[in-house]
Amino acid sequence: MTRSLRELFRPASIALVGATDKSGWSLSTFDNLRNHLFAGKVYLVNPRTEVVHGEPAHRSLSAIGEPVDLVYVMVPTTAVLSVLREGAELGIRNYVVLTAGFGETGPAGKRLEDEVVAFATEHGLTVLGPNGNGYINAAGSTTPYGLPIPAPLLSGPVGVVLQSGALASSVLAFAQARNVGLSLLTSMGNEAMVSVTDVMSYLVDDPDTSVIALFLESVRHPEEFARVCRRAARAGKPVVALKIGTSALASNTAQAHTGALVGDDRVIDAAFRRLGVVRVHSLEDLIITAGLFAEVRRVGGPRLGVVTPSGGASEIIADRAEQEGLELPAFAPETVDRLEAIVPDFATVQNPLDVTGYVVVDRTLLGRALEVVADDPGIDAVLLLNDLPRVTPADPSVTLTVAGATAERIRRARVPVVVVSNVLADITEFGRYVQGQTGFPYVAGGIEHGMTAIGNVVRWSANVVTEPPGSLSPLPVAAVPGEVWAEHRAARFLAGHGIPVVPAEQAADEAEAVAAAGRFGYPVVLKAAAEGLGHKSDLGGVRLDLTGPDDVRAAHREVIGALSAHGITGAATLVQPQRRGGVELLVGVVRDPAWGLTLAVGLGGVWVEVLRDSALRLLPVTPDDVRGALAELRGHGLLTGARGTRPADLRRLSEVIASIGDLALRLGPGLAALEVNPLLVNGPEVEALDALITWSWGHHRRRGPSKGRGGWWVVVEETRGMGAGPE
Ligand SMILES: CC(=O)SCCNC(=O)CCNC(=O)[C@H](O)C(C)(C)COP(=O)(O)OP(=O)(O)OC[C@H]1O[C@@H](n2cnc3c(N)ncnc32)[C@H](O)[C@@H]1OP(=O)(O)O
Repeated sequence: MTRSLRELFRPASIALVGATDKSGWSLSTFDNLRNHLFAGKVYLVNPRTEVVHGEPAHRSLSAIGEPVDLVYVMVPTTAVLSVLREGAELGIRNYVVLTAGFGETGPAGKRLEDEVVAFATEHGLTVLGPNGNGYINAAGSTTPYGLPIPAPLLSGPVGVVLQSGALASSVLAFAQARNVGLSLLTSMGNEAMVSVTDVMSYLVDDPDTSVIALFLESVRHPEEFARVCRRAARAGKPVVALKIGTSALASNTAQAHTGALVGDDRVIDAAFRRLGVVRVHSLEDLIITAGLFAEVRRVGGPRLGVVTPSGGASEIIADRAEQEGLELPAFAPETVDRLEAIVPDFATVQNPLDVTGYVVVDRTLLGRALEVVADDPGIDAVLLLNDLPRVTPADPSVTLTVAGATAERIRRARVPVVVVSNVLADITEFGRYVQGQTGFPYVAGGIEHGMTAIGNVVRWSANVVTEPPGSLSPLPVAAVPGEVWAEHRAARFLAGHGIPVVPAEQAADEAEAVAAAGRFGYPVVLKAAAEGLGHKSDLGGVRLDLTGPDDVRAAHREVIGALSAHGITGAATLVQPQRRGGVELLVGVVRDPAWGLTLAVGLGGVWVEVLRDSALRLLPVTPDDVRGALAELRGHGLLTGARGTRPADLRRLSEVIASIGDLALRLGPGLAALEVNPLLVNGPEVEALDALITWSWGHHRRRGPSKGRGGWWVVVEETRGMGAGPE
């Protein structure tokens, strides 16, 4: 596909079919090609008019009589296929279809779209759209794009792919306002043939592109998306994405609590993190972060030296730095000495540095301070708060000299220098001129978005995108589709596969329960043990703090009674020693329909139920991944000894959680959810106190079904693809 896209995006001649003076689409596309200096030939095609947009028009593609590389299609929906037919006969391979009315409108439109795709595939054509604006190849001055493109069209290293037409123009306008140059901007339309991942793949190989910016409504092909993101990471090209929209998680996970924690949107976060995709939450951040990546690409660490002309701004920066996980270390003594020699007496030398309003008198002050701070051995990057001029002075020479000197200092600096403006305001004509004349670098817009962008660059720089791991050996399990393995079965299963589980004995009657309690020693816990019983405590199926045989007998009686009141007969109980102290965690694995098995960890009880304090990772996970997830929890302090808790052995805990994840992966595609709730951690001890496994409705029959008691039994036996889901 990349080869065909190279042709699609670099035509030497373009025909606008359906060109008409009556349509704004037609006029804009024509104007764009003319105003933004498309070097090739442009042909206008209209069967009924001889002159369109003041130029001679051709009756048909055939009537052009010269080679055409790309057709921009603006005819009514039902005429699109006929344009492709005529083009194919003439050997024209590339099409951008602006026309709407296809798959986005319903089944009839989808049938038309399928016909277009089938024809194009059969004849080796490449079709972008339908229902998309087209594209802007700024580097190649090629702009078959149906909405107005205001001047100047800035070419640069940011490649933009959008699942939106109208927002394409917003992104374009915003990039212009911030002087961010684009290599290619593509409005994907229905992605009937060319998909977002195809264009991303093209951009990974495109020498004009060093950053990829995405606006996504959905990730339509997770496997391909994962592959291309890994390729981008290997090529050192950051992918920045604004992803909107959410959808419900598969309902078959409803039995487990974890389902409520794992919203689709949070899985996207986890997937993007795994793939090194920088997620942003506004169009502004999309462009500002992509613009910064284009300028500095990588930063060696989180330690910032900050140079500003403002005390207030310094404080805002310090607050935002903390939120972004950035550090503002104290300057080295030598840096302090050098700074004291240049700042006015009334300035305080510290990081963040406020050189004061004296910059109005000494316009070189900020640049000289920047030079000193950049030499400090304890920092990884400098943040320079410096606006481009907003007012055109009568004599611009001083401004140009100062900006030129600062730009030179930035180029020579030992560490990357990120320039951030005070406010998010459009760059003025004069500001643009200053940048053009002096090579003054990109200026991230406003402290708020600028700090987000720096945080994004630092996090991306530190993130290592690993290759998909090899598959784990599958674990054949006989399970009934839709079945729920309640604690007595799930916990035994986990224990059998190396997960530490609290000891338990099943008791058929009161005497057995008392005997088991005697063996464990008091106090004990007694719980209901019945097939398929998911939420035992909701049915009164859990009794804690049983301190003697009488308690145990009564508890057994009550639990069995509570179950039979709910129509559950023939149940037994489970007796366990009661654990004291420690911190309870929830560890759950659920299957996301797009991204595969996803692990959620959270602190138990109120933390997870009320505060929804949990962190997600796609499986598989390493113990280090788990440690990172645990560190994200707001209640993380409880694991490290806050409020008198015993510090948890985080290494052991992370290993146990990672092995729960591995076990889930080995269970193959029949697994819907696996939940350990709680997993108790008490210093070095880690123990599952309860477990639940849910099996999905068997779409995944591997060995053919055999009829078992109570339903179809499925031998869940997967031989490959047990790795990370969509790899
Ligand atoms: C911003 C975003 O959302 S992304 C963009 C998504 N796309 C859109 O929103 C576009 C929505 N509109 C459409 O899809 C419309 O079908 C359009 C704009 C493509 C065409 O508009 P319509 O009003 O349906 O078409 P209309 O009948 O005017 O035909 C357009 C011209 O094509 C000409 N035409 C028709 N058939 C053919 C043909 N086979 N070959 C060449 N020209 C043709 C017509 O003669 C007409 O020109 P004329 O009015 O000067 O005679």
